[in-house]
Amino acid sequence: MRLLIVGTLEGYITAAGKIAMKRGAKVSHTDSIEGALNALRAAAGADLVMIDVKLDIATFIDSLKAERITIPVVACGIGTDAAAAVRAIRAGAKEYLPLPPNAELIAAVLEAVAEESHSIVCSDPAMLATLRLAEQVAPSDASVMITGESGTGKELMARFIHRKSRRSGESFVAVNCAAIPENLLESELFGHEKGAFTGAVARRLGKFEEANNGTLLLDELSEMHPRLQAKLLRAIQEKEIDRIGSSQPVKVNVRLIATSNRNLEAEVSAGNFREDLYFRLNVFSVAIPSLRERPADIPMIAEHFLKKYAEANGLGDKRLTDDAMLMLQSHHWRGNVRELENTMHRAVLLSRGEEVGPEAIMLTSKLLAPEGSAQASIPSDSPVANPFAGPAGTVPAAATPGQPQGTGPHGYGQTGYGPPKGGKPGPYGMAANSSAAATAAATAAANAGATGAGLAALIGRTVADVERDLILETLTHCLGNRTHAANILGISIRTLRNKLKQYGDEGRSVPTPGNDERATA
Ligand SMILES: Nc1ncnc2c1ncn2[C@@H]1O[C@H](COP(=O)(O)OP(=O)(O)OP(=O)(O)O)[C@@H](O)[C@H]1O
Repeated sequence: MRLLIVGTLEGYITAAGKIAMKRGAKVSHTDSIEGALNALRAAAGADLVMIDVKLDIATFIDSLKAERITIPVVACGIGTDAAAAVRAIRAGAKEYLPLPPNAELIAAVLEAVAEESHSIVCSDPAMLATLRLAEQVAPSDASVMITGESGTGKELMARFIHRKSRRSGESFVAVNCAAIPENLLESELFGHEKGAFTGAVARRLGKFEEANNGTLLLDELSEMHPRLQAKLLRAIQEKEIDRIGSSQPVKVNVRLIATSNRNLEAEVSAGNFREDLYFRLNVFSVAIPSLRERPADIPMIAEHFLKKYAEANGLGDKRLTDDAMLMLQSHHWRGNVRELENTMHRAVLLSRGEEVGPEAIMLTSKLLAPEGSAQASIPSDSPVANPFAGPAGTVPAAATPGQPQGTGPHGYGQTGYGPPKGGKPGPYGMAANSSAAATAAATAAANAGATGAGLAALIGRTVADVERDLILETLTHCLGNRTHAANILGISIRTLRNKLKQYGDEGRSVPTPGNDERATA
């Protein structure tokens, strides 16, 4: 959680900042509205703005809207000045916090913002039962293993467990074991001393120390090299870590959550994963059902992303037609929630008016169709036809799928799970109406016919072969930019990196990362 304080807060900046920092927030400060806008423009990053009520909040919020920066704003002023509070709320502030700052109030606001950006939207009994189990497990310090297919919400679930735990006031730190090369992962996890290796110009603390007293998520743990598995096991058993280049162990108190989309038991049997580490981490296991196994979640999640991306793109209210909803419900969601999220993002950008109909629903299978297929019917000025087009086709960075920036003004007070505030399961039965069924069937038939010729050319090739060509071609098309390529392919950046690593290991030539990604690729 990153908090940006704007103004002097009547001299209470230090007190407010300290309270927020104690709750795990990273706090930055600027005196003026222009300073705040500059910081947000420069992607300095913030999840919440706390602004002095004496500043021109209306101008600030108007500027945010004009520049499509979506971030909740909370006003602060001395005492319970009702007139100032009303002015601030009318100007668009989410809340009014009286000064001097009250620790509980600030904590509640921070918690609400954190929940809002990582809330689990669901109504299906299968997912509700999983959440109940996670909530039961959360208060203990036991390690948790979260399993589920790619994009089912494993990281969201880890954050949920942290929020519901006794450590919720402390840091939640996530490390993606698959995205970091093995030689860097050790230093990322355990830190290093100055001079420990070439390039270690200063001491750096690792994620274990960063998460001290809090929760450490080891995402995609199955990808960890056996040598590091041994070091991790020692850290868990001894509750201490050794920074690289140091002979002084450091005590750490960390609750571990691990995720894997591979079958770890099978990895243990195959000798790829240490059995002792598996049992250490798998004290509790939470298995997230795939979207296919919880169809009742589809309408609610679809509406959630529709609202989110309409807001993020400043496009006003949008509403899914029954036909469009039926189409979503009939689709086989291979890419799970992430695929549904990307589909809704595209739908928001493609739809012209308030209604989002079937013509705006570009399912991934359709997007991957070869030339001459239904894909060719996408208007040439549409953002999907050319995702990197100029202003009209620009997908703002703030709204990149999988990397939401800001939290969108949904209002506080949303619970960790269950319907979002004001949300309700949509009235979209499979037998909604015959015209909807006919539209969906016609669309499916059109797609099948249109892609027939292209598909014939693929016969005789293996799925892995075609997949590799598709991935490498898309990456070349995106000038090596992993983020754009993953978005177009409808897969996570992590999955893309794993695939690219595999192709590299097989001796294939893999396009180098785009300029903006070199640091992280
Ligand atoms: N129930 C849900 N409600 C709202 N958003 C969700 C839900 N489940 C998943 N998402 C969204 O889907 C995307 C994927 O979620 P997440 O990263 O938690 O999945 P994952 O299983 O960890 O993915 P991977 O297997 O790639 O690591 C995120 O943008 C997340 O916010």
